[in-house]
Order: sequence, then C-alpha cells, then structure tokens
Amino acid sequence: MAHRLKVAASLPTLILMSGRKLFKLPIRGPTLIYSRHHSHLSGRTCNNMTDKKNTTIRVALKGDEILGNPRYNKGSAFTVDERIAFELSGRLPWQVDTLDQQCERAYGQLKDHETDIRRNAFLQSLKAQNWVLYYALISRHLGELIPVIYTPTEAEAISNYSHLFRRSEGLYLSFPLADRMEKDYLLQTAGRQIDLIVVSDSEAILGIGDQGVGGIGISTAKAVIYTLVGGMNPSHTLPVVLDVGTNNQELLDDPLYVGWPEKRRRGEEYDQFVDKFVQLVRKHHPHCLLHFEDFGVTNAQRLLAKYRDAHAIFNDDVQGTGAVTLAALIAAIGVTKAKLRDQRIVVYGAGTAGLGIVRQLSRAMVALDESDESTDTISAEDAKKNFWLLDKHGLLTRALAGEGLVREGIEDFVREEPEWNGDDVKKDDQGRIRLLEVVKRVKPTVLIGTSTQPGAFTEEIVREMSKHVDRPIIFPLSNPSKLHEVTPKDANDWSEGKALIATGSPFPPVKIPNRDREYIIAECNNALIYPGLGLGAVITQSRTLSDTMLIAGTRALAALSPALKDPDDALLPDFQEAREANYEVAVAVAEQAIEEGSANVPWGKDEVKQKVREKMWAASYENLVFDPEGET
Ligand SMILES: NC(=O)c1ccc[n+]([C@@H]2O[C@H](COP(=O)([O-])OP(=O)(O)OC[C@H]3O[C@@H](n4cnc5c(N)ncnc54)[C@H](O)[C@@H]3O)[C@@H](O)[C@H]2O)c1
Ligand SMILES: O=C(O)C[C@H](O)C(=O)O
Ligand SMILES: [Mn+2]
Repeated sequence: MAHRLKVAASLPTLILMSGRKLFKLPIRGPTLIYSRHHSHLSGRTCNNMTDKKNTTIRVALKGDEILGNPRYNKGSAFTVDERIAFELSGRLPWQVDTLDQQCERAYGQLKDHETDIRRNAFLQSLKAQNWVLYYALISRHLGELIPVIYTPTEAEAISNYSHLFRRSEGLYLSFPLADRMEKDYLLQTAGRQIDLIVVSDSEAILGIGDQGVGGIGISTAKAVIYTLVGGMNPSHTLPVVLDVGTNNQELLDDPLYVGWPEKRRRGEEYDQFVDKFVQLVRKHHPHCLLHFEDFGVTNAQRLLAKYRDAHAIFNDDVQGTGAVTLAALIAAIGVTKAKLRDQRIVVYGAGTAGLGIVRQLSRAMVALDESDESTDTISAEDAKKNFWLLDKHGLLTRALAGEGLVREGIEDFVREEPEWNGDDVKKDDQGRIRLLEVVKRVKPTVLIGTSTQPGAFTEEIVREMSKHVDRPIIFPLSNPSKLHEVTPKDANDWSEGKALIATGSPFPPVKIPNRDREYIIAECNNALIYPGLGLGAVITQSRTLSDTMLIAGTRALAALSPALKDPDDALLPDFQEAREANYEVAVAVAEQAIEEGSANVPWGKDEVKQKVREKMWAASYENLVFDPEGET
C-alpha cells in the first residue's frame, strides 16, 4: 500500500508516478513532499503544473530553488530535518532560528534604514524572499509599518516605480500583448486557488494621478493589506496592472520607464481590453472577488455598474471609501447625539471617492432610519437634499449642469435653483459658488474633503463652520498626507478643539486646547474595512457584494468605535486593531450574504464565525517534512 504523504494546499488530487506505479493521493496539509520511501521525491518542494487533462502534476524544488521561493523559504528557520531533506545544510549557517528571532533581526535591519521609502524597499525585498517572515514582522508592528508599506509611503514608491524597480511582482497585462492575455493569465494562476484579484489601470493612483505601470504597486499593497488584516492567504491573491499606456508625460519622457511608453488607450479599445480581462476572471475564477482600485473617475463608476451583476465586483474607491466614511460618521453622530438624516453634509471634490461617499451616506440615511422604529423613514429623494457637492467649478448646481460642467452620474446630487440663484449669493469672477460661501449658507455639520487640494479647508472656512455647530465633523480624506485639505492640527486649533476629525492618511494625535489630553485622529482609510468586506464575500462565495452587505459591514466597524465609550476618543479603531475589526466586518457581511441569498455555500449563519476564523491566514511556519512512518 502506498504510504500516505502529507501534501499540499489547494488542489484536490495529487498524482504521483513511482516506477510504473501510479499513486493518487488526497491533498491536505502543507505543500512540500518528503518521503523516505519515494526517493525520487525526497526532499522536494512542489510547484504546480496542470496538464491538458487538468490533472495536477507536482514538480519538485530543492536547494536554491526553495531558498529562492518566498512562499516556501524559511531562511535560517529551516529545521535540521528540512535542511537535510531539501539539501540546504551547506547553504545555511548552523543556527536554527525561531520566527521570533528572525523578526527581531529583520526589525533591527529595518530600523537601520533612515527614510520610510528605504524601509519600504527593504520590506519589499523581504517579501520577495520570505512571505511568512514579511507578514509576521509587519503583523508584530502593524500600526508602525502599515504606513511604510501602504499609504502614504507607497505613493512615493509608485511615483518612482521605474527607478526603484528591482523585481517584478504580480501580473502585468500590457495592451500590445492583448492576444496572449489568457496565456499570461493562466501561467500565473494555473493550479492555484485564486480568491481575490486586485486590479488597477493606474489612471488615478490615490491623489497623485496617472502612474502608468507603477500602479502595480497599489494592487500589491492592497493585496498585502488583505492578507495582513483580512487574513487572505497570500498565495490565493493576485495583483494585476492593466498597462494601457499613460498620459503622464514625465513617465513617457523617462528613458528608464518600464511600462508601455504610449498614450493611454481610451474608448472602444480600452473597453475591449478590460472586458477581455474580466471575462478571463469570470471563466477561470468564477468565485473570486474582483477588486478594482484607482481607476479614473469615469471608468471607475462605469465599470462597476457594467460588471456588478455579472461577478462579485468591488470598487474600493467608491464602495470601500463610502463604507469607511459612513462608519466614521456613525461614530461622530454618536458623539454629537444626532441622527444621520439630520446632517448637512458638504463634500468637496466630486470624483470617484466623493461620489462613492454621498451614495453610501444617502443610502444609509434611508436604510438606518428604516431600522430605527422611533423615527419616520426618510425617502431617497429627501436624503439627497442633505448633500452639497463641490468640484473644480464650485458648487454643483442645475445651472452648472446646464453648462455641461457636471459629470455624468452625479446629476442626482446637484442643487436646484432658485436657492442658489439670488443676487445675495456670492460668486467668484467666473460666476462660481465657492466653498466658503457654501459653508456660510449651509452651516454644515459635516465637511468631507476628497479633492486632492491641500489646504482647501482654510482657517476662515473652519472657523466659519465652527460658528454654527458645536462639534464640526471634518474629514479631510485626500491621500497621501501632503494632499489633505486641512491638517488635523489646524482643524483642531481653528475649531478650538471642537472638531471631530478623521483623515485619509495617518496623522499624530493633537492636543485638545485647555485640556490635559490628546485627541487621537482616526484614520478613515478604506483599508480599515475593505479586507473584511472582501473576506465576507469570498467566504460565502457570494455572487455579488450588495449594498446591504456593505452596510452590514459598515455597522460592524462603527460598533467598534472607541468614541462610543469615550466621546473624546478616536472615531475609528486604530490600525493596530485592524485585524480584529476586519474579522467583525467579515462576519457581518457573511451573515448578511446568507440572509439575503447572495451566498453560495451549503452552511448557515451559525457557522459563519467559525468559517471566518478558519479561513484567516496567519504568518507562521509549517513543518515541511513529513515522515510517513509516523502517520497512520
Ligand atoms: N481615505 C480614503 O480611504 C480614500 C479613498 C479613496 C480616495 N481617497 C482620496 O481622495 C482623493 C480623490 O480621489 P478620487 O479617486 O475621488 O479622485 P478623482 O480624481 O476621481 O476625484 C477628485 C475630484 O476632485 C476634483 N477637484 C480637483 N480640484 C478641485 C478643486 N480645486 N476644488 C474642488 N474639487 C476639485 C476633481 O475635479 C475630481 O472630481 C485622492 O486624494 C484619494 O487619495 C481617499
Ligand atoms: O489607497 C489609499 O490609501 C486609500 C484610497 O484607496 C485612495 O485611493 O486614496
Ligand atoms: Mn484608492
């Protein structure tokens, strides 16, 4: 009888040929094979290959191959047995380290790098060497290191991508190679379970615009966050960049630019390219979540609407931002003891994020009130009247729409005349109504910035807002840090410590005037919620990520707000606690998916918590050597 071998991850069967015998083995446990009884396999790691009949054949790795493979490499933590089995003893120094020791050493090395961009590069290369060590190190210093691998530092890494480039990562789909897209896609995914794909076309990277092929950096950073705080197994995720050219002249002029140096493709040929990709995902990974990141404003909304009913699609800048902002706002009105429906909300910057936010908040005004029996419900029409949107041309009014200056998709939120028509309304030279005038007239309770315009919330504006409300709610959300509409320090000073603040990038606490305490600035970044939203959808194999699932996840995050217990505390949990927060989000989303019939799994709500816990990947080493004699 064949000995049972402890073999690998995500594939149903392993076919082994030994001499003339064929062994068909169930796949379970870790991914390497070591058997004293099958000498041709001894000490070998497996790579997956799929033959034409879709039978999986595993090909062994050893020696430098395993050391060079970040998924399996343990470096100095390979055990004595593993070193012998995989022919590593001469390739490693004597000592067998624990993961803790490795983390301590790597942390020391990291600290030797003086700037965050150098630390980012160091961590990038650690990831290319050893996944477990990379994720374990960051998990141990989550609050400190997320800003190094993600916002704001990743923005700098992306804008210098071609100069910092050392090693490729993820899947690059270049426009001129459209014909071989399926081949390239399959070469990267064959034999792997893919739960999550993060894709960007790089047109609107954070607030820094078109970054061409460098946008792969946002796909990989977002995927890393899914693993760190959403427990997504890194080998089940795929970051993708659609390199459809760039309109960033600096990149086009740069002889070291590593992307396709042509103008950005638009219109029909762009749509066909994106569609080819989406259809490949649907064909080969019908259950994976497809996360869109940092597409340009028109494409973001359009593609979400186009594919949302066909596949589990998530646009982070629209939906993730809407969700995290709603959670922060629910926490803030918990402090001001007001109702969501009674807020007067000014949103400055009516692009992808701004529109995602107003959609989500207005929907929540209807949905939250329906579940609150003490109030009358508010209609969708009335909810929209609580918003004032401004873009480059000032307040979005019917007149502005008439001039063709209001983007498609936002018409619902334009302000109607005659309220903004009168002679008493102050306009600028071009006849536009600017933020200060809007704040004076509307007396908003909430001011949100998604404009990429640093300093747009001036002292005069913040002081004006603070005159009319006890606790102005101010959320400058533009990333990275240098693009914030106002710094937390200024918002706090100018409102005399009354502002309830949340920001898109991390900021240090501010001192509350005349009081001996600090106000912790909540980081209102979609990374605090999207990993849980995604995990909830993936775990239930949902066909869609519905608005009701999003609201369920949002409420779960809002319920964890430290400000609920102490109104002077932060509006949202700290990133250090992001993993627990995303667990709660995932559970709420999965329960909602089951309740509303979006789920595609044979188990019920009572099993959700256990399923989510089981699914969450944590960075630790598995024993890669199996001795069949010890196994029954
Ligand atoms: N905190 C978060 O979780 C989060 C999430 C998504 C986006 N963001 C940030 O929000 C910002 C906007 O992102 P986006 O994806 O919506 O980009 P976008 O380009 O779609 O939107 C920006 C909008 O601001 C408008 N704008 C430009 N100058 C303006 C001005 N002077 N006054 C008023 N409006 C002006 C633009 O016309 C555009 O409509 C970025 O900095 C991004 O990093 C933050
Ligand atoms: O990437 C971030 O930090 C958040 C958001 O998706 C953005 O585009 O700014
Ligand atoms: Mn984004």
